[in-house]
Amino acid sequence: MKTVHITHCPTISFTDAEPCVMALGFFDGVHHGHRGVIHCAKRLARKRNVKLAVITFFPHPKEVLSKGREVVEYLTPFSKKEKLLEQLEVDILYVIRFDREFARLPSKEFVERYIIGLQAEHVVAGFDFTYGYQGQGNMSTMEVEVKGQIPVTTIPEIEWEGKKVSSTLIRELLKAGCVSAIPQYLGTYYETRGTLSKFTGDGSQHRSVIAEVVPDPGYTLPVEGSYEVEVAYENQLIHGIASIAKQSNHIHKLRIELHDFPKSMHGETLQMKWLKKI
Ligand SMILES: Cc1cc2nc3c(=O)[nH]c(=O)nc-3n(C[C@H](O)[C@H](O)[C@H](O)COP(=O)(O)O)c2cc1C
Ligand SMILES: Nc1ncnc2c1ncn2[C@@H]1O[C@H](COP(=O)(O)OP(=O)(O)OP(=O)(O)O)[C@@H](O)[C@H]1O
Repeated sequence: MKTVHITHCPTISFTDAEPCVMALGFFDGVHHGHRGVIHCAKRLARKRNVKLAVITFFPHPKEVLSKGREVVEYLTPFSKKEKLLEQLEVDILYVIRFDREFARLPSKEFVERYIIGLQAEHVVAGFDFTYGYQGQGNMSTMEVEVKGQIPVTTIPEIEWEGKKVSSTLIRELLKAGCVSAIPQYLGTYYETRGTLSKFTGDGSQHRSVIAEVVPDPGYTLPVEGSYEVEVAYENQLIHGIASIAKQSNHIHKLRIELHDFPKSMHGETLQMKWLKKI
């Protein structure tokens, strides 16, 4: 997958874009709803024998438009979103820097400069995708603004047990500690990364050690409490009990008691899957 970072300017144009089917959206978490959009775009791209492209934005519009007053609790940092989209066989990821100047771009101009300008031959987004100044563009205006030049496919609402699958819902489940319900929406257990800061115990007596971990930024930890986790560390999968304690507003202390563990830890990075609240 090729990632192309774009900063908007009033005269922007693209001379070396490749014909593509384009999927649109922020895609935090890359959940089942997002996958529905991207799978549809992929099928259309393969049929036409053109690239599968995604247009996304960074940072989140809410973060920029609230001038930092609203903190967006991302499910995935950008680097993880990039990996997940690559696994879905996206060929080109266009990342438009969401700044205040870009936010003022009228919807019609977004379609002309970016969708048509980046050579989309077909555009796909979900039923609630919005774009353009004040989010005034939607999938009905898109039909008009592409002026019949490009077919538009709108993915109907993908839901689970009567609820729209959404990044917001997954954030709410994390806030409520309901991590075991997340796979129904996300497709997998919620996963975060962190760096080992301290390691105690040699694993000899009870074969368990305590790892203190600094969570990587760009993820959202579940609410304070104790959780069953599966930790991936240097090609091993280890079960453990993680406890999260809040230190200050956005700083959390994360300790993991790991069972069946080697006598020492050398690597720095851990990945943990959040299985169940205890
Ligand atoms: C050109 C452009 C301008 C936008 N301007 C605004 C804006 O003024 N206010 C706003 O709340 N969102 C604005 N947005 C954000 C969209 O409403 C929407 O959040 C974004 O396109 C991501 O769509 P999604 O949340 O459906 O994935 C803009 C988006 C685009 C592409
Ligand atoms: N459940 C869903 N069914 C169909 N399309 C969806 C669904 N969820 C998101 N999409 C589409 O996927 C793209 C990315 O959406 P977006 O990033 O806004 O997801 P979201 O889960 O709705 O986010 P948030 O909850 O933060 O508003 C958009 O085109 C959107 O319309």
